[in-house]
Amino acid sequence: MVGHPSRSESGSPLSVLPDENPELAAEQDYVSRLYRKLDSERETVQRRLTGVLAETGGTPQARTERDVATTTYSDRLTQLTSVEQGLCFGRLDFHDGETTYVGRLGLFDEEGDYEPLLLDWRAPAARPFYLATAASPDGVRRRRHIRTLSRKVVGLDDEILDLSAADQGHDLGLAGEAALLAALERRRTGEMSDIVATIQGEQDRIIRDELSGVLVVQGGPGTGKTAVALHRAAYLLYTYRQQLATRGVLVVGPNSTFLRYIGQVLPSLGETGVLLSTIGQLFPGVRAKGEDSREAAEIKGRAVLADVLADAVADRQQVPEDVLRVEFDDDVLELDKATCERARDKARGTLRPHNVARRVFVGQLLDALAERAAGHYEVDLFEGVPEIPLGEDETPDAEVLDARDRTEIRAELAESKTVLAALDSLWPKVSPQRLLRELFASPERLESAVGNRLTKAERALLVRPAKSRWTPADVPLLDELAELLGEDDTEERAARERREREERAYAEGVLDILEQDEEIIDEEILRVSDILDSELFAERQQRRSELTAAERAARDRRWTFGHVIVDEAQELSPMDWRLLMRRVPSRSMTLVGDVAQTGAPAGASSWGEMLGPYVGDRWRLRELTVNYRTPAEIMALAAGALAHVDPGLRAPDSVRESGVRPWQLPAAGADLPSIVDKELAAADGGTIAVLCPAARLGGVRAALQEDERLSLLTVEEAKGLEFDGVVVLAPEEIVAASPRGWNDLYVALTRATRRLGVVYTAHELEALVGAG
Ligand SMILES: Nc1ncnc2c1ncn2[C@@H]1O[C@H](COP(=O)(O)OP(=O)(O)OP(=O)(O)O)[C@@H](O)[C@H]1O
Repeated sequence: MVGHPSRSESGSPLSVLPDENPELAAEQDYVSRLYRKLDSERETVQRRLTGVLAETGGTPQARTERDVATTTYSDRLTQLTSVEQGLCFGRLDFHDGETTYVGRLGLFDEEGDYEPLLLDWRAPAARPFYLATAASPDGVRRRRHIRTLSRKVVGLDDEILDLSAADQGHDLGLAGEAALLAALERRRTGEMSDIVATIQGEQDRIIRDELSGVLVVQGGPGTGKTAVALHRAAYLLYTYRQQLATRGVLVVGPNSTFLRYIGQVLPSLGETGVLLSTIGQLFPGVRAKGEDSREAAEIKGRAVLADVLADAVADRQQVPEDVLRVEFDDDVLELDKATCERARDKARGTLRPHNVARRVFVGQLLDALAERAAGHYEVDLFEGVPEIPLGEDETPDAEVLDARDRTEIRAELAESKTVLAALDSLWPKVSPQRLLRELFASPERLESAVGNRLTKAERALLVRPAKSRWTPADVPLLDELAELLGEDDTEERAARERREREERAYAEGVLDILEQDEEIIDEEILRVSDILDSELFAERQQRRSELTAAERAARDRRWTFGHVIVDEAQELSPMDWRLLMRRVPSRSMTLVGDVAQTGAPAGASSWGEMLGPYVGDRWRLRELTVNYRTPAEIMALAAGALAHVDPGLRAPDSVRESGVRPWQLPAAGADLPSIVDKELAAADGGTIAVLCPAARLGGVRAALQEDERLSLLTVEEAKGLEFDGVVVLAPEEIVAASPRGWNDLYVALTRATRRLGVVYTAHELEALVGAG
């Protein structure tokens, strides 16, 4: 741990003006050159984009090329704009005299020999900036952090990578210590910042780990898991652009507050093609705004729910108790139970999803009904006709109705509303939403589907009125059902293909007419088909929308991603995992989390247990060990809660001390508004959070005035977030409120970057930890 920068030659602080400091002035010159280069690239790209947008006409190929160019230029322009702040943040001087500047993106000297003016931090050549140490300098003589404010260089922090200059007492292996500490001590704004200038060695190795397979990153609070996950997304998109651009990258976070908190990091790194989502947002068309009780959420997350749902679907595939009677054409047709069972077996035997297999079931029964109807017609035809002796070549069973008659009868049956209603009563077409709504609204249906997989009391917790709002825990169930039910899109597909054929034919017709028109075939003007061919015309009719991979993915349940990153991965339930695994069949995933911070009742307490069902032991573990957020004084207190989660676990080492001891007060007599006022003042423009048990949130909200720097949250809501100062209310109740109460308290105590206060109802934390 470090209290002050020790190895760095933090020689050029903010107050020194460039003209008073030649080093600073020299860097200012270089940085200004980079910004000029950035400006000129922006102008060039903008000009090209404007040019492409103004173009019209051409062959389909030219049009496609234009589309590609438009996307490429727009993306590049976004990127060039987003790197404005902190464009260049580092410089490496090598022993061989070479110098390299490192920044947010690569810039090259096109007039010279295409020399790199600035290296993208993700390029392999930039790695020593993060990894070189005095013990292993990798040819680096000096690492320099360049601090800028807008386009102005305001400070330099140098490290000489020389063993004799190294601080022997230094034990955390930090790179760019002064810059790191400056970054860590800045006031929090409520939005996460990127850490691109100060990524540490153990983080860098994770960020640049290979793309394929499942990478699990375990790390205590504040070890930079979220930061690493986001920088990894940016790195992967840079390094594997071809592979990932079309399928996109998905980043899953625990709730929308968290997604808002991290939302700016990737854009600041020039990456916009990433979909940020919670699990509850991954079923297009459903907004999960409702809330489950803790117990109900836990039950819905259990893996056995997959079997329950499969049975709930099977329950929708009925046969009559005795006979099925169907009215048709002033007649009643009957099908016996055995016929229906055979049809059901055949349909189930296809192993297709319910709505797709329904076609087979319905087809079978229509055949059987057509048979019956034909039989009736034949009887009717012969009614009252005197029996005639059979001829030699006639058999008594010869059918009077031929195949065409029978096909017609079948077609009529298939059109009959009463017939379809009767078949629907046995095997209805059903959507995931309808099935789940009806399942939870009916204790009988639930009992049948659940069997003995849940206790009676657990089953009762799932029952709710049909009009209830969807909850996040419903979403994986809907997704599971969507798989089990499938979509019979045969007709839709056929209709679409028909429409496309017709549109093409229509377009060809239009072109023919236009081309025959003497005036239009004027040599002086373009022929219509030069501008518009039938396919292009038809395509325009369809108004094919130009969405990014992330946008298309957000609308398509069956979209599969090139890579999926999950933050707070320990919180996911088995049903959540089932949903997620469907979104990434390649299993190219990064999962970051901390099993000691699991708060969700269906969450994990071991990575192996959690991942086993999906990838067996084919996953690799990396660990983060240094806490960049929480000062040592606070971690000492939090360690007591961690010991209750698991005595075998060790809290990460804090990178710094704050010099401020956490305070504790009894609730009796504590005046929350004045405590908050004091903390806001102490945060000096920074952020404050009051974290309390869910049951107290209403009261706390009523007692305190709104302030944009103040957040009032439950521990669950505060997961993954951080604040300059934190006040934890009623730790005893947080512990008692859930089976994972100690995990929750550990999370609450580790949210602060500077100050922690505890308002307890009975015991000071040390006593609570001791008594617990
Ligand atoms: N190398 C770094 N340079 C500067 N800041 C860093 C670095 N690593 C982490 N941080 C900062 O430390 C804080 C904690 O990081 P982050 O939120 O990613 O941790 P976490 O492991 O996800 O924490 P938790 O599990 O408690 O949610 C953030 O403010 C982050 O910006």
